[in-house]
Amino acid sequence: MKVLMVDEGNSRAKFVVYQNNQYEPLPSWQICCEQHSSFDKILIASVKSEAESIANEIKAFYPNCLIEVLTTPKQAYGLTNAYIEYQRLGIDRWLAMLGARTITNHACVVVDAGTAVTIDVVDASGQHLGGYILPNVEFSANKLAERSGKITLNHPTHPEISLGQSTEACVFNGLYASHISLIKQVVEQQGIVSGKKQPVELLLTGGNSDVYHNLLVNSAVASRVESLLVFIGIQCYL
Ligand SMILES: Nc1ncnc2c1ncn2[C@@H]1O[C@H](COP(=O)(O)OP(=O)(O)O)[C@@H](O)[C@H]1O
Ligand SMILES: CC(C)(COP(=O)(O)O)[C@@H](O)C(=O)NCCC(=O)O
Ligand SMILES: [K+]
Repeated sequence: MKVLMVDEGNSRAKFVVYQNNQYEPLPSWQICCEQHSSFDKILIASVKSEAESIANEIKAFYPNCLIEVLTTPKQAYGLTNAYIEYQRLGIDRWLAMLGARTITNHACVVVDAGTAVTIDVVDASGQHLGGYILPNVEFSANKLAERSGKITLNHPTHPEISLGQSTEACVFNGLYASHISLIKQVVEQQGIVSGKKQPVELLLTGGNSDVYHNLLVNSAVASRVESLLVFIGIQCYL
C-alpha cells in the first residue's frame, strides 16, 4: 500500500510517502505532483482553516484517491485527550503524542517547535495531562521589536542561554531561556509521581527541534529529536 501523509502546519506543509514500512519525506508539493500520479490512500493533518488548507489542492490533483482529513478525537489508540472541548486540540499535537506513544511506553513530554512551540505531557497510561502553547522565538522577538521604539533586531544571533550583551542576544537568549526553563520544569515535574521517581522521555519534533535539542544538551536535559513524530502518529490511521 502506497500512502501519502501530509502534515500542514501554519508555516508549511510537509509530505511523506509511506510504503513498505518506510517513510520517504518529499521536498515539496510540486515534487509530489511530479513524481507520483496516484496513491492508495492520502491522510491529511492540517491546522489551517478548511478554506485555506492544501487539502483542497490535493483533492483536486488526486480526484480518484481515497482521501481522509484527520480530526482530533477524545480518545483513540490508547491515548486520551485532556481537553474538555477535545476537538480544539490541534491535530498535529494529537498525532505527535500518538507517535510518542508508538515509540515509548514511558511518560513523555512532547515538544513540537514550529510556528508555535507546543509542550504536551502524556502519562505512562496514555492519559494526556495537558500542555502549553508558546509563540515561537522568531515571532515573539519580531512582535516585541514592532511594538517598541528602541528594540531593533539588526543581526541574527547564535541561539544560546547566557546573559546577552547586545539587544539581539538579550531578546533571543531571553526567549530561548524561558522556553528551555519551562520544558525543563515540565520534565522534572513528571519525573516524580506520588513521591516516586518515574522515567520520562522528552521527544522533540518540528522545524526548530534541532535548536531546542542543542540548548537542552547544554542545559544537561536529555532529549531526543524525532522529526517524523507526527507521521508516526498518522500511521495509526492506516
Ligand atoms: N526547510 C525549512 N523550511 C522552512 N522552515 C524551516 C526549515 N527548516 C527549519 N525550519 C524552521 O522551522 C520552522 C517551521 O517549523 P514547522 O514545524 O514546519 O512549522 P509549522 O508546523 O508551524 O508549519 C520555521 O520557523 C523555521 O525556523
Ligand atoms: C498550536 C498550533 C497553532 C501549533 O501549530 P504549528 O506550530 O504546527 O503551526 C496548532 O496545534 C493549533 O492550531 N492548535 C489548535 C489550538 C490548540 O491546540 O489548543
Ligand atoms: K508546533
